[in-house]
Amino acid sequence: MTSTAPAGGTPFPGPSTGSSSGLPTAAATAVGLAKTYGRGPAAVHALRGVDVSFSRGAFTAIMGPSGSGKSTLLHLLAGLDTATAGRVLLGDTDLTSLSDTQLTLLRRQRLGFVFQQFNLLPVLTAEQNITLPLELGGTTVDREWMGDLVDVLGLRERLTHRPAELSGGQQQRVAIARALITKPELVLADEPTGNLDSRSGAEVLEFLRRSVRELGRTVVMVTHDAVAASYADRVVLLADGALAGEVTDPTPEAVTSALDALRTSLPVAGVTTGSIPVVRASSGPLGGPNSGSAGGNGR
Ligand SMILES: Nc1ncnc2c1ncn2[C@@H]1O[C@H](COP(=O)(O)OP(=O)(O)OP(=O)(O)O)[C@@H](O)[C@H]1O
Repeated sequence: MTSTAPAGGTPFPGPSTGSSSGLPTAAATAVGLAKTYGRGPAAVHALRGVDVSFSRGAFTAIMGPSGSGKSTLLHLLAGLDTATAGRVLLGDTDLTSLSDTQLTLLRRQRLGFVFQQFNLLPVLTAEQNITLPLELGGTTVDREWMGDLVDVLGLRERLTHRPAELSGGQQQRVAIARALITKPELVLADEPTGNLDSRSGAEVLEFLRRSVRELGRTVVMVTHDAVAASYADRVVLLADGALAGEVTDPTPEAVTSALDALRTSLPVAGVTTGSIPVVRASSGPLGGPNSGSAGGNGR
């Protein structure tokens, strides 16, 4: 067991108490964020100065063509890679100012991760997998929170099962519970439905959305799937390492047409800010999760 206290006993600067809730409104912020891989003629500019913030208590999807910088942005938000320029803030904490040890502890204490591969430990039961981050942090299980998670995620009957005895969708729900068990300020999800059939994928997306609406979490998810993105409150679009627009209250149709416009460099319906097309999606009768249909749709 390790202690939850950061190395050297110095606590992380926590979020500021400037707002009425005692927390900054942005769960995470990128400021002029740039990442270049390699040097000279071989340099790849994966991010070219991105300014974006992710509101606390919201579900945001990041979309864009292949190679547009989505994973790079997610990794920098997670403190898993270092920026070439710019800053990443988790609440008010500047990740770019932290040591590797501090980053490791920050990830354990303040972030949750959900991956395409569920990354569960096969020898542990579902319950042991869920509580593993607490074991690693030397923290006791908040049984009430555990119960809430297990109920919301429909896992109560599955807690003694090992991953091999669970369906893909159930395994991903265990992974979501594991990501949420520490009550992280921010949950980062990288293609969480990429390995699931459409029904299990819809369930997982619905749970991610409920974790935001009912459990007060903040989720940022990278996805290639317009229907998956339509479960979010907002879609941030990247193209060629730069912010290329956003869709609020997204429907699958609005997301698809925004992506099509990006790929063909056509102007997008909506308001244009500089070179960035900003699309305001209708929450009208388009049938996506954000148009008010219950329980999510197929993918
Ligand atoms: N470790 C690396 N070394 C060199 N180039 C990299 C590295 N990681 C990413 N890149 C390049 O940076 C650019 C952005 O990559 P990134 O993986 O962030 O894009 P993405 O939008 O997530 O792509 P995809 O949708 O295909 O997963 C790409 O051109 C990619 O080839």
